[in-house]
This record gives sequence, structure tokens and C-alpha cells, in this order.
Amino acid sequence: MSSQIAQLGDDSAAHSARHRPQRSPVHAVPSGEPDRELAIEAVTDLLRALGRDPESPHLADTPRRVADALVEMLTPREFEATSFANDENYRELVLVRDIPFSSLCEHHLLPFQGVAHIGYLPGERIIGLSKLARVLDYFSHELQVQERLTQQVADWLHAELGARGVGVVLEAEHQCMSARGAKAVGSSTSTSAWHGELLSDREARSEFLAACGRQGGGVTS
Ligand SMILES: Nc1nc2c(ncn2[C@@H]2O[C@H](COP(=O)(O)OP(=O)(O)OP(=O)(O)O)[C@@H](O)[C@H]2O)c(=O)[nH]1
Ligand SMILES: [Zn+2]
Repeated sequence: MSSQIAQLGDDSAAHSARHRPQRSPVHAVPSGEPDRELAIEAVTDLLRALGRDPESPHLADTPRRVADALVEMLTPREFEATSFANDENYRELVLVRDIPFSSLCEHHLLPFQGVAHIGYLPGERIIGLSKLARVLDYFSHELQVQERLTQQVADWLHAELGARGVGVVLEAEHQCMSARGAKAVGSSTSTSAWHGELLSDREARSEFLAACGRQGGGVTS
């Protein structure tokens, strides 16, 4: 990921040292480049293995579509993590709630989908709000488990932003649990990851959970 933090609204030399960008790409799962042609062949073989005829007119384009869909879901979109000097010394929680996301379960290659609540207690910098959604989107484009995805988003924000605290809560339905297997349609899995004051200060964490409507819900404070 491009982890460059653009230095906006911050021209003076005195400020620039204080606002030096930090870089800490996080990748717990080593991943290679998808090979589209190989994937198309593999889906053709998979259809055959499942007793379906890939030569049938109905399925003629299916290997290409499936391969393209998987390649798309496993290709992270790079972005610039633009941040701004916190000149007003804003100290309170910044929270973006209900960010929709979709990722791929590494056990079944089926989607899990839901919403994220991502927030932080600012230090010397504040981050562009859309970047909270973008960092989630970035780490979602990988074969994942929900716990790792949650932690990667929190770790990345903590390392990049120098925030006093970071909190990430994900609530998702896993299709491997609903469309098959346990058939637990409508079930929702909650995960959370905390850093800094949001980890150490129970009251700050409760405020975060209350603000995202989780007080007394599945995520404990
Ligand atoms: N902790 C965790 N487990 C997950 C996640 N996504 C899927 N799983 C679980 O991974 C487990 C894989 O277990 P297995 O017993 O090997 O898979 P399975 O035979 O398909 O099991 P069933 O889903 O129970 O039919 C299942 O319990 C899934 O529900 C996730 O994000 N986090
Ligand atoms: Zn699964």
C-alpha cells in the first residue's frame, strides 16, 4: 500500500519535522499477483469437476466471470492516507460508523459482509475521513478471517497516524455460515481491536461503543 501521508495545510519547516510521515505497511498474509488466465482455466476445471459442462452455452463465459470476480476481490486499491495538522488540538473521539465492507473468507472463498465502525483519538494529526473507509477496503481485498482484518485496520491506523487511541469494530455475516453448513442466516459476528487510550481506558472505550450503538451489544467494553 502506498502509505504516503500528504502534508496538507502545513507549509512551515518547523511543522514539517513534527509532521514527518510514518510508514508501516501491514501484511500478515503474504500474497502474490493473481494470474487471470490460470484462474480461468482453473474455474473451467472446477466446473468439470463439479459435473458441469463448461462448453455449454449457459456456462461459456462463467470461468472468465468467476476469475475476474475473484481477481477483483483480491486486488487491493492503493490510496494516499492524507492527513492534516491538528492545529486546533481537537482531542475528542473521531468516529465513522456503519462503513459497509465485503471480504473473502480464507476457509471457503465465500464473502463475509457487514459494517465497520472505525474511530480514533487524535494526536498531532487528523486523517481524511474517507481514509478510514479506504484502509478497511484495502485490507478487505485479501483472503481473510474477520479477526485479522479487524486487527490489521487498527494496527495500520495506529502506526500511521500517531493517534492517542484507535478503535475498530466489525460486524459481519459470513456466507460460509449462512448459505451453507450451519445455515445460520442473519447471524452477525462482532470483532474489535483497540490501541492506546481506547485499549487502556475503559471509559473511553465505552464512549466509543455507545457512539456506535454497541453499548450492551455483542462487543464488550
Ligand atoms: N474465527 C473465524 N472463523 C471463521 C471465519 N470465517 C469462517 N470461519 C470458520 O472457519 C471454520 C472452518 O472450520 P472447518 O470445520 O474446517 O470447516 P467446515 O467443515 O466447512 O465447517 P462448517 O462451516 O461448520 O460446516 C468454520 O467454523 C467457519 O465458520 C472468520 O472470519 N473467523
Ligand atoms: Zn468461511
